[in-house]
Amino acid sequence: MIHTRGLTRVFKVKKEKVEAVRGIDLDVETGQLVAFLGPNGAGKSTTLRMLTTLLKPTSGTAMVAGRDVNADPTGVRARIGYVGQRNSAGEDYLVRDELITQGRCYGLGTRQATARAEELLDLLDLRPLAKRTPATLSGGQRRRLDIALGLIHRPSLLFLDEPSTGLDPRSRAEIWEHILRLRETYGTTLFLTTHYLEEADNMAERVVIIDGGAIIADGTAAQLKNDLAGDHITVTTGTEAEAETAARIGEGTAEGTTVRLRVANAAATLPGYLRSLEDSGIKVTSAETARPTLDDVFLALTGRSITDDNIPA
Ligand SMILES: Nc1ncnc2c1ncn2[C@@H]1O[C@H](COP(=O)(O)OP(=O)(O)OP(=O)(O)O)[C@@H](O)[C@H]1O
Repeated sequence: MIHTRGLTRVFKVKKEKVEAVRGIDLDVETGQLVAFLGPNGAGKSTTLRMLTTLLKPTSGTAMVAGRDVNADPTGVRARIGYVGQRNSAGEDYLVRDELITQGRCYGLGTRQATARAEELLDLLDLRPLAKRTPATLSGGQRRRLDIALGLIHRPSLLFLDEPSTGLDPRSRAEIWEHILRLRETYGTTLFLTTHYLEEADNMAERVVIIDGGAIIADGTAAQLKNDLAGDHITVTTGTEAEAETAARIGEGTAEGTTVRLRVANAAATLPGYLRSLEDSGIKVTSAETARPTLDDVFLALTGRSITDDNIPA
């Protein structure tokens, strides 16, 4: 569904070159749900804009929904949907009319556009709002309308740029419910960017991490966490001196009386580690294990937290 080779975009700012995307090779198969993650300025939007034909690549190739973004951008656009960060509905039409009008813009006949609008009103739970104008909708309702608009021409591939950003937790959960329902109903391939690592972790079957314009990790969240981050053990000791010895024994780090270790399997490692500490006369006051997060993956790869310079909480 998406196949890129050496996809590159360089911006010229005055006399300087900004290499926003550096030779990306990416293959996304039909029906996949891919989360595209990276810190601010990593190159997510630039990649998305090239894949959706909004921006020309400097070099490299991209086949999207079976069409070449360079040779046939119109063909790509007819086959994909794009839900950007800004609202795509005007303010004046009623929700149902906006759907029908945009369907007509894609070349659907009135009857087809109306039938499709009715279908999407149900799929995105917009029916109770059909006679309202977009200006009167809440953030979450508006985002649902944007997704419906992105689907009006039955694209087989939908790009979503930060679909849940700026929404309260309940609306975020609702948007995800709809995204998953959409996939179940139509088998749509979904490629989305998000700042919310836990959403990518829980919802996407594949996570692609970009940093400095290059893909640095690609796999299921579980694979990435197992292969790159490992589990954590945190132990608290009675004194700082004990913590330092405990850190040495476990090849971890000590901070005050807290000792942190990174291990492949915390549940299996912890009992033996605690025994070694006891044998060395170290008093442990608490011990806990934790599974890694996608941020731990990013940290392991780059030495930085993905959220260091990111916005939302
Ligand atoms: N039109 C432009 N002119 C010059 N530089 C640009 C332009 N668009 C993007 N860049 C630069 O390219 C790099 C990648 O930007 P991009 O917007 O793709 O990142 P991003 O991962 O989407 O970040 P964010 O999460 O903040 O949206 C950044 O260094 C950015 O400053």
